[in-house]
Amino acid sequence: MTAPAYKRIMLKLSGEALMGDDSYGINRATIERIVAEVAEVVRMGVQVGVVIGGGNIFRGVAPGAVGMDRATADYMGMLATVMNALALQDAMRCIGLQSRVQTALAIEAVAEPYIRGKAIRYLEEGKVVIFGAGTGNPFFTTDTAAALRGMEVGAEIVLKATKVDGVYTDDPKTNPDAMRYQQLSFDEAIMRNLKVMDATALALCRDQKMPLAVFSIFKAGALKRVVMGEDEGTKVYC
Ligand SMILES: Nc1ncnc2c1ncn2[C@@H]1O[C@H](COP(=O)(O)OP(=O)(O)OP(=O)(O)O)[C@@H](O)[C@H]1O
Ligand SMILES: O=c1ccn([C@@H]2O[C@H](COP(=O)(O)O)[C@@H](O)[C@H]2O)c(=O)[nH]1
Repeated sequence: MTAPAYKRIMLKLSGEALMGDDSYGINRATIERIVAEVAEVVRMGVQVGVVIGGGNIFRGVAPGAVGMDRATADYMGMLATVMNALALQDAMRCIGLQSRVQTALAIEAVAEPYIRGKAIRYLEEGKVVIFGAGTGNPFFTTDTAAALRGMEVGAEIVLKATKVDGVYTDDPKTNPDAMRYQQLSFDEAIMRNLKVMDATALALCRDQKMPLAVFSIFKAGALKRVVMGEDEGTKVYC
């Protein structure tokens, strides 16, 4: 069998995608399907870190947060990602996939704090490490957390599993004429203001020479294909 292209990956899972066809929250069938795909690459010997978003539960810049102090709204958003992290861990437990949740905000009764060395040890042991609470700082996103944690634990690539199947010339949800890139550079993504990932995360990846792949979380087998180095989604290179 061909070996995976990467030994250690940092997977950013869209919070909003966890809703499935529901209007908010976590859709059980969706989370089970995503976890099964993660389990498949873990079985191939790939070490997997996961950063989970929070858009399905709370988004700091959502209409509901209008008038709210931005930092407070962002802390609420980060707590939402911890809820998703716990749900993800539970779904992994149900299929016998070992995982640990570490959070950037201290919530001792719920999960252990983020400790880089421990996270690396867990990855080496073949456990999935789920990083909750983003970076732990307001005014950031979980995309940036994925880039940051990916660099800290020595991942070879950041994989953004999202609602669209790659990076387009414009938002494909609003512009039907948008064309998908097979690959593009970080400089081009930043210069063209392609909003599939926030600019802070893109700049961090570019500066640290961390490649990024963007693909659809809804496409069966896409995660495995990216991990095998096959042509899937969009690859953003330095
Ligand atoms: N140029 C572009 N190419 C692809 N998608 C784009 C582009 N511009 C905007 N988008 C939008 O970006 C979205 C993905 O980024 P976003 O950060 O909103 O979601 P996410 O990270 O998947 O979710 P969450 O923040 O809940 O974790 C896509 O659903 C798409 O509609
Ligand atoms: O480092 C971080 C990460 C996230 N937030 C807040 O949480 C929400 C949800 O995260 P998404 O990346 O949008 O899924 C985000 O909108 C921020 O409000 C944060 O403050 N810092």
